[in-house]
Amino acid sequence: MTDSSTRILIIDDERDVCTFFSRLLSRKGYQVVTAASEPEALSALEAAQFSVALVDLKLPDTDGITLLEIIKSRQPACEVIIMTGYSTVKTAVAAMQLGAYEYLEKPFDDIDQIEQLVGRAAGSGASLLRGDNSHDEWAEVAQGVGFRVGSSPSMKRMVSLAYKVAGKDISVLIQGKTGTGKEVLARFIHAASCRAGQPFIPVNCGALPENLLEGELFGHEKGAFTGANQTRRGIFELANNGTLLLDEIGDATPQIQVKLLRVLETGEFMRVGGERPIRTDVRVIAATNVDLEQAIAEKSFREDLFYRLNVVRLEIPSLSARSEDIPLLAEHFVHQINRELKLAAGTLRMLQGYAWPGNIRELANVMRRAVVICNGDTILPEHLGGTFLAGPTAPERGSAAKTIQQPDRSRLQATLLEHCDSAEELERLDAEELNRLLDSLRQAQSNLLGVMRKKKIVPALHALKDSEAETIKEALAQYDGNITEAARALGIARNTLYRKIKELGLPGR
Ligand SMILES: Nc1ncnc2c1ncn2[C@@H]1O[C@H](COP(=O)(O)OP(=O)(O)OP(=O)(O)O)[C@@H](O)[C@H]1O
Repeated sequence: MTDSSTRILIIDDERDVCTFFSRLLSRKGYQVVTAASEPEALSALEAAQFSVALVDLKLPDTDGITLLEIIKSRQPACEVIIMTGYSTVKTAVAAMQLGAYEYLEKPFDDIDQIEQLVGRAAGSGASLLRGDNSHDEWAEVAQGVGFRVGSSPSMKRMVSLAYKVAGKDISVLIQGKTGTGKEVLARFIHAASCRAGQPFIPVNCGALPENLLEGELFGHEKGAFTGANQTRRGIFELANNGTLLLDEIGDATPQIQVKLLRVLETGEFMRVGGERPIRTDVRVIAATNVDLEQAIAEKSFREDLFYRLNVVRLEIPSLSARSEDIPLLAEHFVHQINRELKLAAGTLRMLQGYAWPGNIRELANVMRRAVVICNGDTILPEHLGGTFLAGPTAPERGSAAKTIQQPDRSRLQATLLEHCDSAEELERLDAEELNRLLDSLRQAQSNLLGVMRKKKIVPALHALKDSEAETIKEALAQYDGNITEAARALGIARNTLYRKIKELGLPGR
């Protein structure tokens, strides 16, 4: 039985809702107080301390967000659960961003779920009252997928929200600069959801030409086009009951956008060349490093698709905006290879003073290389490498960088072709600089294709084909010919990669 001193406040103008919760929660041993309006809620808050408040989003004299603010200002330890209908889920999620514990969707048909939710909220409220907020309920799941969260408040708030919405079947849009960990966050959401035992499939919407991506997503029927010798299932079928990550969604072409919208609206799609709709139950997470609102204004992204994808928006801060997390992350990447190695204080200072244009991916690369270079038991600043030492510093330190690593993309792209034109110049760059250059070239290609799409210019096929072959060759070289790893990096299925290697006549293993 629950501690009878645990008080719950129900605020709803519908008498039936108040009666329902009073009965349900009193039976569980809670003390329940009900209020049908703002004045009644205020006097209840004057009279007693509550552990949990269940608040309707729409009331005749006020709204749930206003009540949330009132409750949190008067009783910060009281956890607020917002009650909402399907059409107002977005507002309920916004309430969670403002400090609500969770939301509960009407109609209330899962009694167990309600009891568990109130129980968890009451436990959390009691910890807050004791001043103990050291327990992060998401910590175990994060550890399970190798997701290091750190201690910066912005990141912790975001992950806490991600954990709570993971359990709801709503679309999530992840926004963040390159290498900030969008895919890791998506894996975390999948692992925290009830789909955890089912497939998680990432697909990069910018990596493949439109017709290949369409086949990849929706599959094709036998005979749909020359060479389609057998029916093939697409990712929407393979990910059934699981989660699909649409990475770089901003690069999806208008035709792909229309098809994605249709699946999200109806839960149905057709294979290429197919005549029969196929049902799928897939939770979609989309990720982007471009500003989709701007893309909508420029008419390169559909507003209706954005609306569907953006039920919850999670923004991952850039690494330089959470420099307090750099030591933990740096140690994480070092310990993945060698648990004995320590990091000198000077090294940590250097790492925290750098601007990290490539974010966590770049940090991981720098630390992995440092482990290889270091031959003692401590990683010293010199192990971070010459390029790093001359690299862009965080804004407060100023920069004297002369190598090609400013985060300023436009300047970088202006000098890009100049650098690539001279083999001599390229020879002088080290692996990290070359990788950055390659990154910028890809970005330039993506921008270029975007503009061509907008202008309805069809790129010469041989150009795409070459770049596709090059991309695949690079991925294979990067992962020593390991098909599974290379396919993962490209965001395509292993079988597709095998097929492409064959089609493009590339040397495979
Ligand atoms: N919080 C984190 N904890 C541990 N590893 C992380 C974290 N964030 C990112 N990484 C690592 O950094 C690398 C890049 O992460 P990820 O691919 O998720 O970034 P991304 O934002 O999806 O990149 P892109 O924009 O290029 O698609 C991966 O190796 C990933 O494992």
